[in-house]
Amino acid sequence: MSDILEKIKTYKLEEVAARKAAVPLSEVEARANDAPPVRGFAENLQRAAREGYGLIAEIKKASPSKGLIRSDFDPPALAKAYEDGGATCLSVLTDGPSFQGDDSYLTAARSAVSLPALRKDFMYDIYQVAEARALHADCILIILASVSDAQAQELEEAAFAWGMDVLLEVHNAEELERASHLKSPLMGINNRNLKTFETTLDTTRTLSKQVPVDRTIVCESGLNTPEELADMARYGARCFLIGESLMRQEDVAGATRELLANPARGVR
Ligand SMILES: O=C(O)c1ccccc1NCC(=O)[C@H](O)[C@H](O)COP(=O)(O)O
Repeated sequence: MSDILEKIKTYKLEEVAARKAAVPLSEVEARANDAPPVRGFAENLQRAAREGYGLIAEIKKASPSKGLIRSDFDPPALAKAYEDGGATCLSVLTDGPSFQGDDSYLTAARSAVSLPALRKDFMYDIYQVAEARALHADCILIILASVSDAQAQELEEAAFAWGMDVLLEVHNAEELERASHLKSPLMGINNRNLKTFETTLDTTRTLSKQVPVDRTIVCESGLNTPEELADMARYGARCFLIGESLMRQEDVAGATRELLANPARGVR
């Protein structure tokens, strides 16, 4: 596991233990049962990718690699801008220490739009999965680099039991092989090397060839231009998770619209 994932895992397990002590699982489950119905995250992405591109647009204030990305940070307004620009789904960082995220950003952003939303956080415990639904999430992230196979299966089953979708995230061939034993159709290939923080689209170029044909590739991180999206489409990726390059725009809706304007034809 990379240093950053080790560091995040250490504080996240402490955070989860503190949350469990403060709010019992039964109470989180009661809140999750009262949450509005799930919006189909995977279904929306797959539909959008048939016509053009599926875009998971990320609400991301800061990151370990870049520090503060956007100071003028209003999650509901950003969610609306993404929706106006044609995004398919939202991703909202809820991790505080590394991303300056907050649970409330997820609920507020999702309630401002009709898009499904991913709780973007580092998941280790089914308590966090119930929490995600209680915060109105429609999808959770499982990072194969930071969990065992048994943990990944447990988290995936818990998400499905709540009616949520799961975005599996891999960085290399070994993680991709492990992820292909799970059930989720959404296979995220993260272009960011978590040891160096460098991004290279070569990661998607290489790993896309090994993704089973019944899975939907989601190309994640380091994407900036329509040309890059068209390049990735040639490798079978028609769904994208994009944060920083859109968060740095003054006109977020316009930039999102421009990125999605002329989708290339794909190979899958
Ligand atoms: O963004 C980081 O610096 C980072 C560092 C350590 C772990 C995860 C990290 N990012 C999470 C993500 O997956 C990205 O936020 C997401 O793919 C969007 O990437 P980008 O478009 O490059 O902001």
